[in-house]
Amino acid sequence: MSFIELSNVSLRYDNGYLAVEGVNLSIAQGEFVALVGPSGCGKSTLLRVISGLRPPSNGAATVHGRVVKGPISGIGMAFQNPTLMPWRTILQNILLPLEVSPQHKQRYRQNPRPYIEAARELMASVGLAGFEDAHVWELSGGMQQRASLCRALIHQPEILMLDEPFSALDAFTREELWQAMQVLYMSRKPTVILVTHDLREAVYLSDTIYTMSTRPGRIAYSRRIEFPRPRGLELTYEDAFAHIVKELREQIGGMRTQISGLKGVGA
Ligand SMILES: Nc1ncnc2c1ncn2[C@@H]1O[C@H](COP(=O)(O)OP(=O)(O)OP(=O)(O)O)[C@@H](O)[C@H]1O
Repeated sequence: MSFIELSNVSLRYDNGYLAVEGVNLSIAQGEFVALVGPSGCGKSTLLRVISGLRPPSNGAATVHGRVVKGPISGIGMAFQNPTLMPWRTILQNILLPLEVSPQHKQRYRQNPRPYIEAARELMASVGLAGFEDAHVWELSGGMQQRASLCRALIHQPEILMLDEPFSALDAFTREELWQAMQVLYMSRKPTVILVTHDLREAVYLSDTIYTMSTRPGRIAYSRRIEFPRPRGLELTYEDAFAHIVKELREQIGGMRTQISGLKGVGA
């Protein structure tokens, strides 16, 4: 039984550009899915359709059996830029979604203590214990992104959308963040949709990877990843892991060749 379903979804932006066409996707509750593909193939567009920020021009998105007709609640999001507020402490930043979440804001206002406890626990689970009262400028980029993941999860969303959250980090920090993400995922089991250009990241973190082709964006290929969790970083040096990364790279490379071939004949 799928939790998130896209049925024949197409989206044409107001300027007439057909960003995605005929997308069918079925995501189970608690599944960790990655969307990969060339720049501009419509990955972020699909996140907007699922979250209800953009209605599809054709087809429908369904979440929990209900057709998405506008912005839906129960979503946590993290982006490339952590966007923490500099005048708030890290703990206050992480608690921020509770001030606006329709399900939580009243309870939070009346009795913030359990929420503060939950935030502290989240912080500890990603190695941020002791930084509750610190400010953004006192944290490295990797620590800020850890805080941004905690903020995305504080209201216990069923769906976590990650739009290239690790892409601005150096390689070592990025791998540390993969591990932090895995810890958060295993303890809470949200349904995760990760948009990334990093195929190793997709293979390390996901249950299923979808590659997309461009102009217009379509799902071109899907790949199940069966490595048991917890996955250690040493997995990324194993042949089985490298084979999957190569397979995905070839898929995407094949699409790029087709696109440049089309350009060559003036299409
Ligand atoms: N608001 C908009 N109006 C018009 N065109 C848009 C709009 N947003 C995105 N597009 C176009 O739709 C296509 C898909 O964009 P989208 O951001 O979904 O791609 P993406 O795969 O997430 O790209 P990237 O990997 O570069 O972030 C792109 O060609 C983009 O220029």
